[in-house]
Amino acid sequence: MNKYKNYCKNLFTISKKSSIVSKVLNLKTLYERNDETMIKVGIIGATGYAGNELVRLLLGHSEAQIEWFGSRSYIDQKYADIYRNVFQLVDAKCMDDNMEELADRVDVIFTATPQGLCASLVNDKILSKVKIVDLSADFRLKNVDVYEQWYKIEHKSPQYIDEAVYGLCEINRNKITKDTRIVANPGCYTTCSILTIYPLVKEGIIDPDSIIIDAKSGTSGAGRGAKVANLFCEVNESMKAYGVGTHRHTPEIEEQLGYAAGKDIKLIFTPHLVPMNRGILVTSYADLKKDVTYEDVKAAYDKYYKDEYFVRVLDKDVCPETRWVEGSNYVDVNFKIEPRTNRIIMMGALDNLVKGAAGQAVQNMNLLFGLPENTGLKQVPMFP
Ligand SMILES: NC(=O)C1=CN([C@@H]2O[C@H](COP(=O)(O)OP(=O)(O)OC[C@H]3O[C@@H](n4cnc5c(N)ncnc54)[C@H](OP(=O)(O)O)[C@@H]3O)[C@@H](O)[C@H]2O)C=CC1
Ligand SMILES: CC(=O)N[C@@H](CCC(=O)OP(=O)(O)O)C(=O)O
Repeated sequence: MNKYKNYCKNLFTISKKSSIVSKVLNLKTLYERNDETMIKVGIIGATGYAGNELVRLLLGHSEAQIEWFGSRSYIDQKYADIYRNVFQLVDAKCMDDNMEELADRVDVIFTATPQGLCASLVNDKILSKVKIVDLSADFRLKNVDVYEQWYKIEHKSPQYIDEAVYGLCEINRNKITKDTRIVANPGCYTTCSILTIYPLVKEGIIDPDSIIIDAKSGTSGAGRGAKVANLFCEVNESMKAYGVGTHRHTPEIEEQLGYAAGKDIKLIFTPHLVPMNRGILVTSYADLKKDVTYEDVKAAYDKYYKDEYFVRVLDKDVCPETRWVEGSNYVDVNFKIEPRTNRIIMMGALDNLVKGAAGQAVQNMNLLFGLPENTGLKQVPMFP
């Protein structure tokens, strides 16, 4: 971490010349902090896309330092040789994904690994020492049968499902406390879909059983692992639906919107792969249950999101676009009433690797450790 500290020190020197930079990055605090007071972080799966995004965000976090860059395939290789975006910022080598050893060395473990891995590693001893923020789906669904049916794998730790908190901070923040041991970080499509639709279900404005979600994702959503379907020529200049009628995010969205509706619901969710690196765009449709005006619906969104730092309800008739949230933890949402069909169109956009994965995971870590929720997450979206 010495290079990282030098990096911070250099940034601090630069920042003295600019009070604005200093204020935004809070570098003075960063430089002066004693290591013992920092949150020590381990990342299992640091070499994946979500893992690398965690590294990027945590390097700019004033209260956390990464102790463990976990990997399966790159053990003993320098992390910065794999991801050169952190060249000269990270000196560390990748380490074996050993959760038992890691639990003795850190305060929080992020598991940015394939479905099933976190559930296969976690145990009572580990949970007595460390908090887990799992970016996979292992602890998102409360019914283990539903998990096994949609994921087609056996759940190895069903005993922890009940206590895991679904970490959609804007809705569940009161449940994410210093006593929480496992946070199930929501998925990218699900975060965008739920936040886009939630206020209108909660307020009884739409019929929740009529919801149809049409979602698009950039290819980083599929991870870094080599797959023919994700090769440049397979993805570029083309778009396709996939997982039609069978996508594993369907029950996750149904469960969470079902809590908002106060009953079980069924909906249609169709994801699409589009030729861009990052971004989720959700366009969803539902039947209106009552006569509403623009102002009524806007008031419903404002009721839930007016004070939310990361949810931006756009101005009338402005449609969310992935480019305006890229690299940030923001979710942009908006809606349009369609009086001819008595339906409403609800739209949302986020960056799948930030609010859809690593950013939300850091937001959850902030809540677990009693920090302001936006600590380390104030990045302005980048454009172009
Ligand atoms: N990509 C995205 O937009 C989002 C991803 N997620 C979730 O985050 C998790 C990671 O996704 P993503 O980063 O895209 O995936 P990647 O395929 O890019 O990365 C997977 C990571 O897991 C490690 N890994 C794979 N298999 C094993 C294993 N058997 N044991 C230990 N480590 C293993 C890999 O290590 P190595 O490379 O060293 O082999 C790699 O670091 C998934 O659960 C995904 O569903 C959630 C929201 C959005
Ligand atoms: C484009 C693409 O393949 N996206 C992935 C979803 C992203 C992801 O990793 O899933 P979670 O958000 O549940 O963790 C998929 O469809 O399975």
